[in-house]
Amino acid sequence: MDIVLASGSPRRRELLERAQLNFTILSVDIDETPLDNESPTDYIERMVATKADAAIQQLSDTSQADHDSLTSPFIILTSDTIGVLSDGKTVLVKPVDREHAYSMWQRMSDSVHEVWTAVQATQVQLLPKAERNPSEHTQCLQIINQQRITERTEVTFIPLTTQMMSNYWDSGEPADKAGGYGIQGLGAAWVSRINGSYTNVVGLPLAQTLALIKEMTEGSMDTVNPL
Ligand SMILES: Cc1cn([C@H]2C[C@H](O)[C@@H](COP(=O)(O)OP(=O)(O)OP(=O)(O)O)O2)c(=O)[nH]c1=O
Repeated sequence: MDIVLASGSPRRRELLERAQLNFTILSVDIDETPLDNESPTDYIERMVATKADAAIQQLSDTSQADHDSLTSPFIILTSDTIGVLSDGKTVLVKPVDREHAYSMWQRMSDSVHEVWTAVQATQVQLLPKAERNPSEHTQCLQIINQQRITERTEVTFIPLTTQMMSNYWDSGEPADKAGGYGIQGLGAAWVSRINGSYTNVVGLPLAQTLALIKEMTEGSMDTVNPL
């Protein structure tokens, strides 16, 4: 079954490539600003659902030829990664600037936070051409199944100094990452231990995502995890 990874994250693409899956990429751009007092669960579930809706809208708006390049039904994968402080309420997203990064890192220093990644698989099918209403773009695609998982990993940071924070921000690595760090990059130096999935921290819990796809495709993905 065809898979569309609706994500602009190079990490997610690289992780899915490791599973030797064939998939296409679709970049979706949504407003990821948390709502006032929005819980981590509500935020992350809203993000993956909104990204899926945006992907369906984009696929519906494209030309007929784009539809024909995908075999119906197909799966749209969306994902979102956040940090959550030990209060269980504070959501850590991508830093808007240096000061925002510092404010997150000061609360993550010498303590444990969690990284949550939600993955939503939305199975859609193309409506028969006779039933499509081009003016109602979302009616080109019909959702036939939707499943979501949220994986959590505990991450322990070492004590951070202002100099460490300044050097890390200047590296440029923090800017596009939840919590302002990349465990797969320079940020690894700040992590003393993790408890849970490593790929989940990077941005896609790979084993769990492959199991989700396999469950949705009813075993037709027997080779999905060749290892
Ligand atoms: C904690 C952590 C996050 N990240 C990244 C994964 C995600 O790409 C990013 C969190 O932002 P997201 O909004 O989840 O993802 P994105 O904006 O990069 O891509 P898209 O919304 O199009 O799917 O942080 C790392 O690369 N390493 C890490 O250690």
